[in-house]
Amino acid sequence: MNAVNQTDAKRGRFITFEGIDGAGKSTHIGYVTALLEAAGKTVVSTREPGGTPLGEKLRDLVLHEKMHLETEALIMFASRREHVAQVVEPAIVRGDWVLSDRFTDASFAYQGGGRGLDRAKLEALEQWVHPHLQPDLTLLFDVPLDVARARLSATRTLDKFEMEQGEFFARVRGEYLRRAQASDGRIVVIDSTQTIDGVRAALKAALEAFL
Ligand SMILES: Nc1ncnc2c1ncn2[C@@H]1O[C@H](COP(=O)(O)OP(=O)(O)O)[C@@H](O)[C@H]1O
Ligand SMILES: Cc1cn([C@H]2C[C@H](O)[C@@H](COP(=O)(O)OP(=O)(O)O)O2)c(=O)[nH]c1=O
Repeated sequence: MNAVNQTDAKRGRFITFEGIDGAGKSTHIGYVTALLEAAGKTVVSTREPGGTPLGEKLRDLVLHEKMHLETEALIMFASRREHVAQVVEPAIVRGDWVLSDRFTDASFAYQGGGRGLDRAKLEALEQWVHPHLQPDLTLLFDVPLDVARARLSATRTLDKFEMEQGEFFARVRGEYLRRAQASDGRIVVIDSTQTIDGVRAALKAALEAFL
């Protein structure tokens, strides 16, 4: 059972994209949206942190201001609370398919793996903010750090996270992969070192198995 405890086939689905900065997530949002629409789904494309007017204000703060790592985690979940209440759950109830560029796996990967915040605290926030909602499918775009770094072109002004050093992203990537291993198939690892067409073929296969 998910989110809104609907069992009928009309319930929408919740799909999330994850991966370290520069993995190639944003590049494929449009492609996956088109695949889902071709399959007759109404897609709500969104992102975290953000996804609501308040969430976008919190996004600007948390991506650019220095702060205590617990403050950072709390702001991510505050933005998420608004996002789940205003966007994600209403869409699923309507029967729409939500495609979110990041969700709670990113909190475990970045605040937990990257910053070292106690996993139990993140689990407590997860249970408080969305006890009955988990993505139905998470597509984890996986690349080695040097590939991601090379892709974060100079033209893109780096945010607070993107300015972190390699060790940080090694921990973030490691936590993503650990969660994928433990996810019982909910998190599907996509080798994003392939060409864009190669990644699209992998995405199509993952979605066809899911649809
Ligand atoms: N498979 C790929 N091969 C080569 N370049 C890629 C690939 N996927 C994405 N890119 C490029 O890498 C950069 C970062 O991609 P982006 O989708 O913004 O990453 P993310 O959203 O994961 O941070 C972009 O310039 C994009 O064009
Ligand atoms: C959702 C979420 C994101 N983040 C981080 C990951 C990213 O570095 C950043 C969001 O930026 P990102 O998703 O990469 O957007 P853009 O493609 O515009 O850079 O926030 C967390 O640390 N914790 C979270 O819970």
